[in-house]
Amino acid sequence: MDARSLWKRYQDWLYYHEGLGLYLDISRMRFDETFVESMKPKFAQAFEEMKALEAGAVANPDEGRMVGHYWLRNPDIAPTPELKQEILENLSHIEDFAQKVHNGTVHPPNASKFTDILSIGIGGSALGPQFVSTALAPESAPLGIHFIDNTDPAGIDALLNHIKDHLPTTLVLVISKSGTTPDTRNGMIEVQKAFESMNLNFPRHAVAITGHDSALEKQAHQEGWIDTFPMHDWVGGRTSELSGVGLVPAALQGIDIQGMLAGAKEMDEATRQPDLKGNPAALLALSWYFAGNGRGEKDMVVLPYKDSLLLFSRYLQQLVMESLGKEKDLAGNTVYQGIAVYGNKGSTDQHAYVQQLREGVPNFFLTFIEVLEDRQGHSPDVGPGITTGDYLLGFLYGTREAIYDNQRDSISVTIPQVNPRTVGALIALYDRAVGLYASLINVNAYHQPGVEAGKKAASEILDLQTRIMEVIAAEGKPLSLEELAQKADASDRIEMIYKILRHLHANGRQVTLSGNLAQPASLSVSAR
Ligand SMILES: O=P(O)(O)OC[C@H]1O[C@](O)(CO)[C@@H](O)[C@@H]1O
Repeated sequence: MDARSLWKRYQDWLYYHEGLGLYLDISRMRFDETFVESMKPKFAQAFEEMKALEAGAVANPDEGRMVGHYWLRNPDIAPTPELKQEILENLSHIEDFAQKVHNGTVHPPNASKFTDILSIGIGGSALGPQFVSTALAPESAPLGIHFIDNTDPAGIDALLNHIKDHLPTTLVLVISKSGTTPDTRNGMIEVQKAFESMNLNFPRHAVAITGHDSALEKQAHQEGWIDTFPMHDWVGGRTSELSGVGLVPAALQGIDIQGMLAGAKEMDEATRQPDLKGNPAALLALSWYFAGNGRGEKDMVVLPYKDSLLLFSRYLQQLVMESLGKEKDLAGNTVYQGIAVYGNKGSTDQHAYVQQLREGVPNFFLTFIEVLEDRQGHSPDVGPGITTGDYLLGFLYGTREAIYDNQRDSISVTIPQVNPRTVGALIALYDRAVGLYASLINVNAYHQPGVEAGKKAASEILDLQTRIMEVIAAEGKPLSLEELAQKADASDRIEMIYKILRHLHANGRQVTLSGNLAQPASLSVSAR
C-alpha cells in the first residue's frame, strides 16, 4: 500500500476516546473489508454475551461464578442492590484504612507510623499491584512497597535483608483470593518468622486481602490481624487490580484510586458499545483474531515506550494467557487456544530481540504503547532542536515502519500521559478485549484448570518427598534408588525420587547421596 492509501487507512480506522485522550490505531493490521464483514456476526454474539455477563450471568460456568470486575468501576451496574452496597462499603473501607495508616491512627506497636508495605502474593495477587506501583507510585510516596511474589528462598532472603531495618514499621499485606496458594503461604510463614526473630508482633503488622471464609481470613481473625479486606468470588485474580487486591496497596502508596476507577469506568462505557468500529476493545479483539486466524497462530509482543509502563506487558501476559490459553472450548471440543504474550519496553528491546521481529520468523504482531507526554518539565536538547523524547518517538515509529515494510503487523495505543485515569483505562481496555476475544473463540476466559493441574502435581511431589524420607529414616542403612523407590511403593516415580534427593543433598538436608553423580542409577542414599 502506498503512503497516501496508508494515511487514508490510518484515518479510516483511527479510534479516539475524547475524554481519555486515548488513540487506538489498527491500520497496520492488514485485514480487509471482507474479513471485517465475516466477523460481524461473531461480534454481535460477543456483545450479547458481554451484556449478559455484566448483568450477572454465570459467565464462568465451570466454577459456577458470576464475573463482576466491571461492577467495581461502576457499582450502579451491579446486578443487585446488596452487591452495589458491598462494593461501595469496601471502597470506603479501603480509603478510610489508607487514611488511618497515613495519619498514624493505624500504626505499628512500637512506632508512630508505618513506613513500608510488604506485599505477599502471586499471579493476579501481585502482577497488578506491581504494575500499578511502577507506573504510578509518587516520588515521595507515604509508604514504599516491596513484593514477595515467589517461594524462592534466596529471593525472600534478599528482600528481607533489604528491608530488615524497616521491619518494625512495615505493614504486611497478604493477598490471596483462595487463601491457600502455597507460594503465598510460604512467603507469609517466612515473613512471620522474620518478625518473630526480631521480637515483633506479626499480627499487629498484618492485613489480609482474601476470599470470604478462606483459611487466610480465618487465620487473620483468629490471630487478631490489623484488618481484612474481601476478595469477592465474582472477581478473578487476573482482573482484580481494581478490587481490594490492587486498591489497598495503591491507596497506601498515595495513588489516586478514584482516578484509576474513573478511567476504567470511562473505558468500560466505551467498550460496552455494540459497534465494532466505535469500540476500542472490539478493535483489539478483531486485530488479534485476524493476526492469529482465531487460533493464536501469532504471538502478541507488547512494547510500551515508557519505563513506567514496563510491567504492563508482564501484567498482560497473565491476563491474556491465563484467560485464553485453554485446551477445551465451551462446547467441550479440544481447541488448544491462546495467544502468547511477551514484551518488555521500547526502545530498550530494539537492542535485544527486535532484530528478529524485523527480519526473522514472522510469528508475531506488535502492540506499541506510546505516551505523548515525555516528562514533567523541560527537556534539554541532545541535538539541535532534538530531545531524548523525540528519539523515543523516532524509535517507536521507525520500528513500526520497518516491520510493516517487511509485512509484519502492528497495533498502536497512544495515551496522553501515564496517570491514574489512563492506567485504569488501559486495564479496562484489555479486560474487555480479552472477554470479547474469548467469546469469539468460545472459551471460558475466567477459569484456569491447567494451573490447578500443576498445583496438584506439585503437591504430589511433596507427598512423595515425605514418603521417601520416612522410608530412609526407617531403613537406617544405605539404599539404592531402585530399592528406595520399591519400598516407597513408587517405582514409577524413580526419576522424581532422584531429583528430590539431589535437591535435599545439595542443601545439606537429611540425606547423603553417594556414588557416581553422572550415573544416577549407581547412587545410594542414606540418612545424614
Ligand atoms: O490469589 P490466589 O488465590 O493466591 O491465586 C493467585 C494466582 O494463582 C492462580 O489461581 C493460578 O496461578 C491465578 O489465577 C491467581 O491469580
